[in-house]
Amino acid sequence: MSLADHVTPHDAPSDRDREQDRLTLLYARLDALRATTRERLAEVAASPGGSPQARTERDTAFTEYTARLARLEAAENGLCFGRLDLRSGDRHYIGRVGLPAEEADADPLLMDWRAPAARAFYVATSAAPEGVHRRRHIVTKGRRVVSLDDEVLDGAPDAGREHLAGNAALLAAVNTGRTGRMHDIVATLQAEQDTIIRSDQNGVLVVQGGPGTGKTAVALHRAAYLLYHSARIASRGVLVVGPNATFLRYIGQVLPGLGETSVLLSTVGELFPGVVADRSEPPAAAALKGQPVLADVIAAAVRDRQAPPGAAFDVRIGDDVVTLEPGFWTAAADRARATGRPHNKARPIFVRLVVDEVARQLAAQAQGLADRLEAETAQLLGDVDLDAAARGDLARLGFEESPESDVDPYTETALDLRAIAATDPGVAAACEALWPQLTAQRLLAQLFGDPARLASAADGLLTADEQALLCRPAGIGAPTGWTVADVPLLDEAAQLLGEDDHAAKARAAQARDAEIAYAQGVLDVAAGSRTEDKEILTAGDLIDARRLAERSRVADHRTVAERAAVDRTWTFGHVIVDEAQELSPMAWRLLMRRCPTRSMTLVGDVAQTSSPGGLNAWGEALEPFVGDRWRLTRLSVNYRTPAEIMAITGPLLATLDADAEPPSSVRDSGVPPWHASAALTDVAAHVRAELAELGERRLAVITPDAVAAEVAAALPEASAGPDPDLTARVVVLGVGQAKGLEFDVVLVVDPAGMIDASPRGGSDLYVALTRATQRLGVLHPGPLPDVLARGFRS
Ligand SMILES: Nc1ncnc2c1ncn2[C@@H]1O[C@H](COP(=O)(O)OP(=O)(O)OP(=O)(O)O)[C@@H](O)[C@H]1O
Repeated sequence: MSLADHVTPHDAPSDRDREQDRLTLLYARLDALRATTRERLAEVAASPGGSPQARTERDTAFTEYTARLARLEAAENGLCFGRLDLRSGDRHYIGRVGLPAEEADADPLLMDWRAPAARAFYVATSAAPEGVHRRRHIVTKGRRVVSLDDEVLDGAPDAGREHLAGNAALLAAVNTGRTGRMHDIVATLQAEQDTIIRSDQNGVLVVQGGPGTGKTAVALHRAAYLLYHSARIASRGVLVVGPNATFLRYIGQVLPGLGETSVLLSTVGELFPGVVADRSEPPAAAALKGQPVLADVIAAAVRDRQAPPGAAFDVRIGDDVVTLEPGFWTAAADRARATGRPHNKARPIFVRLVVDEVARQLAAQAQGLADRLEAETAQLLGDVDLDAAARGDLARLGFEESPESDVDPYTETALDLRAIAATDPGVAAACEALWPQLTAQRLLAQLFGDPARLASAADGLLTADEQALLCRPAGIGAPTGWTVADVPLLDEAAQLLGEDDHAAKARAAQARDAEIAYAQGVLDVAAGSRTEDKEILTAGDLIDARRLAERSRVADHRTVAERAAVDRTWTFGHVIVDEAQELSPMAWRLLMRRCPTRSMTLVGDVAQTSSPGGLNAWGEALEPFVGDRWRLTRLSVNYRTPAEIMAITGPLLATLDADAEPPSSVRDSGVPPWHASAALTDVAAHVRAELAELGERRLAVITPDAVAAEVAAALPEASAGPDPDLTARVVVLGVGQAKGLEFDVVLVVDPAGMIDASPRGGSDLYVALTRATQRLGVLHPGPLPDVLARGFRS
């Protein structure tokens, strides 16, 4: 179906001409606003800033103008896509951004799709017209109007489809050939989707929906909506978590296309800055690492590093040895832990207690020595009064007796001894051995690399077999690096360890002092060049060194997303999780830490769960964090998969979730799915036959993960591998990579192999079968699995 098919009788040339005039006006206004914003941005960038307050204002203005310009630039394609004629006689044009009129008190020329008054464009129906007389979809190409599609809502409802807004525009959108990149759907959002997008930002909102119901699209539009409406969310940014890097690339242009830059797209594996989780591991190990008991194991592992009971330790200071008994270490560790601080931040308390104790023992040793010497001397000299003798000697030499010192020699000695102990390498080594400064990486590497440490931390928590799954003994040839399932564990550890930022703060203060000293040097040079003419002012007359240093400091113009990406402790204004059913309990713990306000949108489909640690029910994941305080919404219409394809998945879906309601497809394609018996070596021939019929459309071959490379090897024209180019005409994917993606034509290879490959193999097959927007073929080396054979017969 081409766009021309949607020109309705209302699309008379004169009507279109009028809309073209309006569109030309809107683009002129857009160009003018862009020019003004660019000028303002240049002015702000060039302004010196001055006082700290002026500098903050300059940085805020810079961020503001940059964001505004991004929005205006992004609005180029599809600037205006709709018009609402209200029964009141008012008329609104709806578009990707709001465009104010030139006159301050005039109505806006274009209303942002997120504005409250634009809502009727998406939700008004004949049954509930919301004051709308006519809804017009304006289809454009570049800056040209291509066609108009009108619905008159106070007429008779269109039987059966009255709930779908802008039928023709919607069908044109869902039938369009796919490009390998997801596009926004602002022009054709449907009422059930719009309601979710606009729903309250507070609390956890779960969006459950079958394949192709627009969960991803809705989640991304909700991010854009919340950023538009909430300054709090805009200032902290939105985190969007997706299942893999291929998927993130697929959705990557939707939010920039909507003009939003305060969004960080990430997989869970990328959420620990500095760690690249590129190691693979057996599914059983990954599943175990996802279990909440690992949080207890890690907590025990941290505690094991805090002066383990029974430790007696000799601290060597120069020639002296101080023995610290087990009781002391236990008491010191208890006192440090009682502060409630994380390990590295409690460490200074522990160290201070050790230093005090060492100094006390040294003082006691010195005192003991002095007492012993005095006693021995007294024994040698009998009753001689040494003090009186000394006073007599001094008087004979002509010295006056000195007054009594008011310094307590004992305290002075103790302070000296403290200083000695605090800087002594032996004391430092003892503290490092019994309460080491730890990074998350070091803690976990030592835990998993040492069976004895693991056995101690996992005592009573994990079986010996489970411990063996986690163990990765160190040594030559041993695996190094981190897996995706390690990342939530690293985060858990980092949380318990904390970061002792004393050193970093001291370095920052030093750097600040150095900047001020440098600025003072600059001012001194300026003062040195002062002429005899006292009327001529130099820099030093106008500004002091501190202000000059502050002025010279380079402004941080990174976006919220850029700052959040490198900061593990960043907390986001809102978190969106796509394919949320895949996350393990440990991954949920990590995400909850990133969002203490619990303003979250979780979208997914429990029937599509394929990860071994993934979800069976939403409550299971959320209960530990929010109890039953979460809202569930559902999406019910499948915009991707034609009815003919969904029909064959019915029996399979029933085996995955007996209660699942299959989503109803928004359209038929007229092409029934087919299946053929074919060895892996025959796949290439089938692909070429399909390509001959395809025209410009895109095809994906989806296989069990284990055979993707073999199938790809026979198709040199296909893009494949860990990082496939989704815009290529043919792509070969293992089923694990196909989650969330879609293609015009899909060939599913070896469905029985997919089912058998993992305990969640049925879900994997369901994902593979529901990726096509037009045509589906199934190639099976052996017999067709019964659950699919029944689907084809239905
Ligand atoms: N209102 C709409 N107008 C036009 N296209 C739509 C609309 N809603 C969804 N779509 C399209 O339907 C397709 C499926 O959407 P999306 O990928 O968001 O679904 P999903 O529920 O996340 O699917 P899955 O769970 O199978 O990955 C996309 O191409 C999307 O653009």
